[in-house]
Amino acid sequence: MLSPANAKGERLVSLEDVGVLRGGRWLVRGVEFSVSRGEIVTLIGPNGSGKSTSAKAAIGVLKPDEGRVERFPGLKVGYVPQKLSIDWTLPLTVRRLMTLTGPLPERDMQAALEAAGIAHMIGAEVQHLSGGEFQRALMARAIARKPDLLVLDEPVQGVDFSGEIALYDLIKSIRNASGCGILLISHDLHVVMAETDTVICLNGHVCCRGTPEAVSRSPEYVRLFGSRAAQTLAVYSHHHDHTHLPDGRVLHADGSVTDHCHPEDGHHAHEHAHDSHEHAHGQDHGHAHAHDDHHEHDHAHEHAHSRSGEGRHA
Ligand SMILES: Nc1ncnc2c1ncn2[C@@H]1O[C@H](COP(=O)(O)OP(=O)(O)OP(=O)(O)O)[C@@H](O)[C@H]1O
Repeated sequence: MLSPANAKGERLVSLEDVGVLRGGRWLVRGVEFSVSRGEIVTLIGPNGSGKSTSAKAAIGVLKPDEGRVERFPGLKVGYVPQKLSIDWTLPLTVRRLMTLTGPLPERDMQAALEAAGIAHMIGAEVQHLSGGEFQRALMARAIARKPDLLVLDEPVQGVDFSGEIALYDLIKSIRNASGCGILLISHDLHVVMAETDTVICLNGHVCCRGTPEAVSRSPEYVRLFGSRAAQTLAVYSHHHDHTHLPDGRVLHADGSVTDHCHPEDGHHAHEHAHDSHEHAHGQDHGHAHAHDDHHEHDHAHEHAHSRSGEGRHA
């Protein structure tokens, strides 16, 4: 058992060799990571790679079929799921959204909405909120009960580029103000929140892990993205020497095919970019970024993602 404590750096949750089996299939296997107080851990990986499954195992929503999950006793978790089952045909105000899962003192509700920057929207209909405002409302709901660990499953979905930066700023200020640990799930394989302490790349198992590049040090990056973005986003560049085939098997660089791979198999070549700005501005592999619709930032984004062909996830 992890011991309770309030000190920064105390382990809040840790996963050891965790596997989740459903319908005869391992959704994830060999997952290992931990989140400590004050730490930001970002899970990345392609669709279906087991990010949500791993996060759910971490907070106890899902019971692992192998391995161990330890949470410190009495751990309070604030969870923003990827999808919410809300009946959108019924009117729902932000105030009501905040108390859907239980009562909340008015003062705590106000404080959470203020921290999330949407105190003025307390009476607004949730259906009418913009993507960014909706994510803020969900975040306010999650922080209102003062969690030790905040789990955010794709918090920037449906949010434009500047909204994404603003949300990451908010996440950073929540962490700084409360000292909670944050487990972030990102749909983006190559750009993560700069404050991230550890990036875990999943593809049914932990493919690789590392710290994001400190892009804020790069003057060119600052010029392209603007200083605010450069303080907020970081490029995580990496490549794997194996490809996951559609049937779940793994094709290795030497042409051999195995049923699965684990970090200890030694099939992984890792390259974490701490070294160079060149990773962000190298050859263009023609990667189309998820934010294609953000015209004013197209150039900057494509530029920053130019090495994305490296991450050979199947
Ligand atoms: N209860 C379940 N039973 C069977 N399969 C499941 C179950 N839950 C998830 N899966 C499958 O497990 C795999 C991992 O799902 P998960 O939601 O963890 O992935 P993800 O990395 O979060 O994906 P995305 O980026 O698309 O949200 C997927 O192939 C999914 O279809």
